[in-house]
Amino acid sequence: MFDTLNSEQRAAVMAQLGPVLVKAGAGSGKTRVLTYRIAYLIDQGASSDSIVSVTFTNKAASELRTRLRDLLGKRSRGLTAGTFHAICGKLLRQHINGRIRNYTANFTIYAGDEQLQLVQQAMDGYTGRMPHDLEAPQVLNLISRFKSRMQPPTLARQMASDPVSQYAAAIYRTYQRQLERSNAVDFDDMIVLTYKLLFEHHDVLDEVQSRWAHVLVDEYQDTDSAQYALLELLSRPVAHRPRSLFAVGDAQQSIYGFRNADYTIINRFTRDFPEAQVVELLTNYRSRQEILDAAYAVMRHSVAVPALTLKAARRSPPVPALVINEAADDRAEADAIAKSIGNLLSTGRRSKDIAILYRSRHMSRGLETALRQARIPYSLKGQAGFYDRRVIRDALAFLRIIANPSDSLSMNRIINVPARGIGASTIAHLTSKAAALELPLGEALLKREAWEGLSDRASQMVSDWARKVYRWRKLASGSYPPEGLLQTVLQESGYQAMIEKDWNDPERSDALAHLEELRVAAGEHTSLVAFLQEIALLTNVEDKDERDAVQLLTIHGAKGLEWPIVYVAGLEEGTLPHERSLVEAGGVEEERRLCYVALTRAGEQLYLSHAKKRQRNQRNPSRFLDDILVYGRERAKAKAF
Ligand SMILES: Nc1ncnc2c1ncn2[C@@H]1O[C@H](COP(=O)(O)OP(=O)(O)OP(=O)(O)O)[C@@H](O)[C@H]1O
Ligand SMILES: [Mg+2]
Repeated sequence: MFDTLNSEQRAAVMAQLGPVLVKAGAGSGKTRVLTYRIAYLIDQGASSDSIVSVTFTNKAASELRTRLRDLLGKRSRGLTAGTFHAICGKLLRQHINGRIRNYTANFTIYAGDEQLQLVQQAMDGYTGRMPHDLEAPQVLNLISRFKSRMQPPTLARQMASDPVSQYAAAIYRTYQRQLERSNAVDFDDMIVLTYKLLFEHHDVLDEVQSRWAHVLVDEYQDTDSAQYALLELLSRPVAHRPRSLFAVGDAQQSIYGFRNADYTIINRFTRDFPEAQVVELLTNYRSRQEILDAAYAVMRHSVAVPALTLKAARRSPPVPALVINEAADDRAEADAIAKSIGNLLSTGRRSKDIAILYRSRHMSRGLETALRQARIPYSLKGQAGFYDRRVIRDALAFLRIIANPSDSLSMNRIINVPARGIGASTIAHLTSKAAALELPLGEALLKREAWEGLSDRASQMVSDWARKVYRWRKLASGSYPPEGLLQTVLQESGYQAMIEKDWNDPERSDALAHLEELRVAAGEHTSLVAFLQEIALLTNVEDKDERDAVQLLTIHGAKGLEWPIVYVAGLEEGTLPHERSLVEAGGVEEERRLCYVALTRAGEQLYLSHAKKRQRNQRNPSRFLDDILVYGRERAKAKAF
């Protein structure tokens, strides 16, 4: 079984028990080495339930489980392979009862909005002086940073030296107390509390350590301090057994700095475990040389992380490795990509061998439309399609109640979004009145009879809302274009303002980009009904078969995966590198590594595309594209000499 490994890979797989670090560039077989290491341990007599392997994304975890099943068949039963959060969640539910404060096994996990609400409450209740201009999402980021460094509120408070950190530490204390009262944890807590559980309860630690004799971690470069502490604890030597920790990673692919991961963690491994065996892999089995050269061309300008050179093991097939395309705008780009994929499919390529990668999630919209028009099956795995996202569904609900007054579901969805004082009891009242009048909610609420029996305040709120809806419907019945209507509705409903308020949170600023993208889509239609109809068709793609479909993913989601043919869309300044990164310390460096990740997903062919206009903004080609072109010319010249 181990004959298919090269000598460095074999050295890593068969290394003596102890800490082992494999550091190597993309496609050099790190994940493969990790799976073979597991097979080797089992071969040497380890039982499968003594092995735990950790990855970062759900997708990577399921990929790892598949590889293990392929390699080991039945013997893979009993192995634990999952994300940090999945593994910690399981441990906590088993052991938290009565051990950590008042937590019980049925604790809830708070994420996103729920966290923001708690932070906001804590901020509202704060009586001291508050630093200027700080909003809940920023404060939450600071809290998350404390947690990723394993600082409890008291320590965070002691270490805080400036007013902002002092304030954040105070909010952190209240936020944490509120979580505990609600028997709830956030994602950071899952790691921190698991650590605490094991560190403070030796019975649990003993049990877990005696079960999991071997700990393996993939994508090690994206580990944060808390996760590292947990790995260190889990893998501690027991009795006569040395520390069995096996880590594989590539500093060039560290792309979770924004979540407090720190690639220097790779150096910490050999510092903390001086007895560690370190293996480097130099051969790449995924990509042909031209693709590796392009990836190197981008990484050689990296300041923080030195570029590694890799040699391709595979020979280049007689098709061009790199195709670069310039499109007039994002729509033309999507059409060009769909057309190019259509050509590939007509020559017999399978659609599952093709992936399209992009920097930001909203960019899938244009691509989805173009693929659908070209009748190319596609799938957005692990990610809701553009039209399934919450902001988009909200925005569409506004349009639907205008186009179709009978659409009660849509009316219910946004009647109180953003909050406009039409609460649940008012809605119940209106609904029963509507039933009595034999009218749909969206029509009944325009009638005075429906307001009878409401408090003055409530009927005021309803009449304000009804007046708006009426006005919008009037606009729509004229020849007002869908795009203008969308704009008006988002403004007048207060929805745009609600989203803008939170612009500095990365998730929320995604929401703004989504709304902008929806406006672009609306601009492609002259009638509201036609626009809504097209979307309905798009969201009802019967072809949900993922086995043979072009894969659409963000670059973050593509880490660790590979396809023979990869399209990277939007290689533009402001797109990749993302405009946010241009003003952040180390921002562009992280984008560079992200670009490296994108390029190294491809085996045979890489299509790089940029548009001169995106969401109606002028865009210049990405500096990374320049890096590739310049390096290509240098090499060509060198050859000519
Ligand atoms: N010795 C080998 N012989 C043949 N194929 C190999 C060998 N080693 C790795 N491969 C193949 O090369 C490809 C890349 O391997 P793998 O995904 O393990 O690399 P990786 O270092 O984990 O990449 P990434 O950094 O992108 O996560 C896979 O298709 C794998 O099966
Ligand atoms: Mg890998």
